[in-house]
Amino acid sequence: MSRILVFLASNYGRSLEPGLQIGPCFIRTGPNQFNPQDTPDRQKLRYDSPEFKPSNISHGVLNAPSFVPSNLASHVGFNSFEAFDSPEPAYAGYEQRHSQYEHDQMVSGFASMGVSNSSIYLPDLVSQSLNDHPQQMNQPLIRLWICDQSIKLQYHLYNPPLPHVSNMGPQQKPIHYFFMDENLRETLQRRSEAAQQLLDPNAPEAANLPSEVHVYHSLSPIDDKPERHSKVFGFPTCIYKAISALDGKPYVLRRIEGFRLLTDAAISSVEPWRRLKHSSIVSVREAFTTKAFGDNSLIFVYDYHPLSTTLSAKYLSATPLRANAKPGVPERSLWSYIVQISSAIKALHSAGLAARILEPSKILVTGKNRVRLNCCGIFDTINFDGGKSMLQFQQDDLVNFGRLIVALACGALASVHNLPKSLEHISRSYSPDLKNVILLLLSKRNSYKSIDEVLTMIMPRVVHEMSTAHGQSDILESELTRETENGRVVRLLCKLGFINERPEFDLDPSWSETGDRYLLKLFRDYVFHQVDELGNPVVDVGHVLQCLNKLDAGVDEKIMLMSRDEQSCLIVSYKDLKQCVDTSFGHLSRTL
Ligand SMILES: Nc1ncnc2c1ncn2[C@@H]1O[C@H](COP(=O)(O)OP(=O)(O)OP(=O)(O)O)[C@@H](O)[C@H]1O
Repeated sequence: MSRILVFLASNYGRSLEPGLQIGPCFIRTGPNQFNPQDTPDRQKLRYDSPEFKPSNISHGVLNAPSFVPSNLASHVGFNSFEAFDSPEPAYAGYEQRHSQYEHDQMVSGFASMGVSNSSIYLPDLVSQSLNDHPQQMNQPLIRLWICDQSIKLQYHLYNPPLPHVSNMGPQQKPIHYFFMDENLRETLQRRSEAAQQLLDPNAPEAANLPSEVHVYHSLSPIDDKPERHSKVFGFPTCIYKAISALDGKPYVLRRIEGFRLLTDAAISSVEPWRRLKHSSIVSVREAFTTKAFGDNSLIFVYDYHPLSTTLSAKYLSATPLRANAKPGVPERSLWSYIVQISSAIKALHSAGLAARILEPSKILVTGKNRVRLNCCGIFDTINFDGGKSMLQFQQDDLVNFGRLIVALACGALASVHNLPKSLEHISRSYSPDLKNVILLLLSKRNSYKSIDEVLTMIMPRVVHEMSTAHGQSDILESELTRETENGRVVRLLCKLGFINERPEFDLDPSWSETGDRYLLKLFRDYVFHQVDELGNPVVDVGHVLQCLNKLDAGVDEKIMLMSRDEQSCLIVSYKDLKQCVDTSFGHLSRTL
């Protein structure tokens, strides 16, 4: 029998430690990429090392002779992962015999497995490798670095491709091609980190906080500024991030301190806000009173938008002097904000509500050019009037909206006090239609104005915003597509995990040692337990994903599986193996 080694990871000494996760990934452009000095101690791989002491491993297994099936991984069918000394560059060979789709599918499957925890060490590896082994440049092999869970994601290591590796042939793809956009990944990662962050129980702030308020626990203050007397509400306010015991999600609790509710109807005015869902309004969850803080507090609960800021913090200068004002919001962003806020006002006015709080410190910036009206519903409760003045409040919303635009365009809140000068500045710096919108919003007239008039006036901007939003949604959808392979491969792995080596069937030869299960057991060795010619374990996710993707697709390609004692050898197609998985898993499901 010919021994064709599937040589994948020469000198690749990364250890398999407990608590493994998929870590940094890179394209292999040549062998011997790693400095052995860098690799963690091989001792960690041993069953008796301090790091790895599985309690349920059987004595027989511990004493078993080590398994070195050097010829286990033989190929009958063609495979893109060929020996390094193959006369023909492996990538070129692969290209002749496999569709680009198949390759992409395999690699993107791998890429998506790495996405959530990966950092890329591509530049060093590639540059060193291309110098050392220029002939390996075309090899498509992709590796995954297994790293310890305790290592934090290093954002700065996640570099875009360098010029000398981005100038590739049409059949080659840089590794970033297969990953979610790195900026998007970093943003999502940072947000999720912020959402998970909890207050250190020993921190001084924690001492004065109740352990729970209504159904919320793990309170941590969001705003750490000492001035708690809100200029907007006229009461001392605090805001906290807290976790709901009902759904485990983080929310924002806005506490109005020392507020005594005079009538229950006041708090029920939050109901219509609870029903209102709009992409440019921070959703109101509920409102309640509590004595958990040792006083009478009124609490409003809102959706939590991690790492958000406010229009005021982002664009407005603290000082009222024009000389110190910030330059004002760039026109494109300003129109985007105007369209989003108009749409929010339209929704809430149509629901018979009024924002009553259109001011820059109460408009959250939750993403790039994404704004949301914050703190809705508070004034309806603390200045409760039973909705008598709603029409007037809606008119006030339009005036406040006009003032907001002036402040944003001039970069200072105080600019609304000198309107002629501010409008002069706006005429100079922005398109004429911005001034027209402001004049419409601020003008005094006897009849009521409606947000519909504003929407009619800004229609071309609305259309532009809509097309930009659709474009952005297309981009995000394509990012999502890159991640879809994740679920497919994980489901397949779950099935194999359920089938292989079930302890309750350990002594049942009909389960593992015959037929379908036996093939899958050997296939598991073929996929995961490859060794190189020196007997070192091969840890190569590229190979694993290629096998799993072929198994999932049930292709006709045949592989040779070998028993551990090397006494039997089976030639089987992925199609047959897929059938084995389906039958075995079906059998398992039926016994449940
Ligand atoms: N729903 C929310 N989700 C996430 N963060 C929020 C949310 N609401 C507010 N924040 C954060 O809390 C910070 C403070 O908000 P707040 O409304 O208290 O603004 P402020 O400038 O402190 O105004 P005030 O003068 O009323 O205290 C904001 O900058 C924002 O980052």
